[in-house]
Amino acid sequence: MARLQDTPPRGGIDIRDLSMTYRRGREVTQALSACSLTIPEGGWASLIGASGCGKSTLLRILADIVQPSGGSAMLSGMTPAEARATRGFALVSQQSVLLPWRRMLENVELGLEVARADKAERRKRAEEAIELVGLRGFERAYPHELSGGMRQRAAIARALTLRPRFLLMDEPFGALDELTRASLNFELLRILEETSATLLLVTHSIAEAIILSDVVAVMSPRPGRIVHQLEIGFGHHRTDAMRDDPAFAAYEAELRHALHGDPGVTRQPIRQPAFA
Ligand SMILES: Nc1ncnc2c1ncn2[C@@H]1O[C@H](COP(=O)(O)OP(=O)(O)OP(=O)(O)O)[C@@H](O)[C@H]1O
Repeated sequence: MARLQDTPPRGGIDIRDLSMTYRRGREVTQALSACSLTIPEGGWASLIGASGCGKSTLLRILADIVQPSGGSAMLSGMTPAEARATRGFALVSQQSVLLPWRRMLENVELGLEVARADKAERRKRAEEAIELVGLRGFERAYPHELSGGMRQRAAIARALTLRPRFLLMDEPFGALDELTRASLNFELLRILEETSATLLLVTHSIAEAIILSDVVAVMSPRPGRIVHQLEIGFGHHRTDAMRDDPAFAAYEAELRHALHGDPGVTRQPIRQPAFA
């Protein structure tokens, strides 16, 4: 099982001493300070933390949307700009937009269209990705004819057409109801296993973080840095039954305490999950 390590293999995400200060006029906001995190290639990590602690900022730096004020963020030994140029990552967020005037299939093809892939390749990869997210049969539907969960799956399919080695997800299921969210969690796990992508997920849900991660990283309030990391020992073949495992409740408790900044939250003795 992939785990966080002090020195990751070259293929992973390597964030060192990252800092980020936003300036707007005379207003200065320090969003990140001395933030470090490593995720090995193929690993699954989640980031949790109070609202405004800098989680999205961290993802936006990795996705080359904003430049950090200091420190470094590398993906497979590449800077975010280099990784963007080689289409090494894809970003999916709660606000991922489907163009209302394009059918689902055409929306899924959009990422490759922007990347100027040829038409046959675009269609082939889009159809593969649509199959992977379970949307076959809805290719000709317009976004308003799809449910919220289906639209989000289409956004994930669009990201997958780029065959990213890194999937950066910012609250991708935040707007969905509990049942849809749970089923998409398990679909995402299946997709991750099939594609071997490395996942960095921002979520407000402790349970979702546990279900989808090898490691859950807890950020301090702003300026955000990683103050706690918890390894989740469920292996990579997960089922809904993990929620009933006593280890799940122990993980939840530890993360809740870490989020509340309880002093002395260190690794508590957690019994190995029954089906790790
Ligand atoms: N473009 C920007 N300009 C100025 N300040 C910003 C900008 N983007 C974010 N911030 C500020 O940086 C801080 C961190 O924001 P960020 O969105 O990274 O937090 P977050 O942990 O993702 O929050 P949430 O969980 O509420 O989505 C916040 O105080 C926010 O107001």
